[in-house]
Amino acid sequence: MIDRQRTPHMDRHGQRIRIGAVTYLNSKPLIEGLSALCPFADLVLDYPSRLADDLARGRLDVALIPSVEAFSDPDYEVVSDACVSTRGEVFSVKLYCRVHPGEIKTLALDEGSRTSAALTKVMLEERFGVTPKLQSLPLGQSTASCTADAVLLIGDRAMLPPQEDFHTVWDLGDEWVRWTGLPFVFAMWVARKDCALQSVPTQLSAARDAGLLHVEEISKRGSEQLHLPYDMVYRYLTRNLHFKLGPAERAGLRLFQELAASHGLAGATPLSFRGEAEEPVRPLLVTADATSLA
Ligand SMILES: C=C(O[C@@H]1C=C(C(=O)O)C=C[C@H]1O)C(=O)O
Repeated sequence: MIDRQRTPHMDRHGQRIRIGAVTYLNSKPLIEGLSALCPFADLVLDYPSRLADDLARGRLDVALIPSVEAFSDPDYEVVSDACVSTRGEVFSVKLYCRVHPGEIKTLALDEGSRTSAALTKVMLEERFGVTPKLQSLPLGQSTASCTADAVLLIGDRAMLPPQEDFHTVWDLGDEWVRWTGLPFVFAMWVARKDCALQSVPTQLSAARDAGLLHVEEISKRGSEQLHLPYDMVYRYLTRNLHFKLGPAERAGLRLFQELAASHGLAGATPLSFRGEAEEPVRPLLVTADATSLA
C-alpha cells in the first residue's frame, strides 16, 4: 500500500502527475531531462491544440499549452517562468500568402495551432481590415494540399523550405515584434489553480536551464531528425526562440490578450501566476513601444 505521507510527489489521491509537452523541436530545451527530474510524473508529447484540449478535459494536470488557451479559463494559472517565446523572427510560425495580405479571402489554419491562429486573425483584421473565411489544415497535410489564399503553418513543418513561390511569407514573430515592439509568447506551462503539483513548477524551470546547457546536443539531434542544417537549428534554438517569461514577455502577453479579447478570440480575465499575488492590470493598447523590450 502507498503511504501518502511518504510520497509527497503523488497528487490526485496518490496517482502520478500527468505532464503534457509540445512534440515540436521548439520545446526540446524545455523537456530535456524533465523525466529524470520528475520521476513521479508521466510525460506525454502531443500537438499544442491537443494538449490544450486534454488539459481542459482534465486528462493532463499541467501542460505546455498555446498562450491564447491560458486566457480561456479563469481557473488556469501559469506555473513556471519557462515558455516558448520570441523577440523577433521565430522561424517556425509562418503565414504563406498566395495573394497580398490585404486581399486574403480564404485562410487555412494549421490544426495544431491555437495561438498563431488567433494572432493571424488579429493581425489581418487590425492591419488590413480583412476577415477571411477559415478552413483547417490537417496535421499531416502540406500547403500544396489546399488552395486557400493563405496558409498558416507552425512547428517543425513550418521550418522546411516552402514548396511553391508565395506572394508574401510572414514570419509571425517578426511581424508581431515590428508591429508592437514587444516579445511574443507562443506557449506556457499551465495548470488549474487547485492542482497540487508538488515540485513540478520548480523542476520545469530547472529542466529549461539544464536543456539550454545541452543545446548543442539537442540541435544535433534536431538537425538529423528534420534534415535541416545544424547551424540553422542551433540558431533557431538559441536566437529565434527565448524560453524565459520575463517582464517584457508578460507585457507582450497582456497586449496579445487585449487584442485577442477585443476580437472575441480570448477571455479578458488577467492571467494568474502561481505563487504571486494578483496585480492590478494596466491596459497596454496605447502604451506598447519598442522601449518595453529593454
Ligand atoms: C513557435 C512555435 O510555438 C508554438 C505555437 C503554438 C500555437 O500557435 O498555438 C503553440 C505552441 C508552440 O509550440 C511553433 O510551433 O513553431
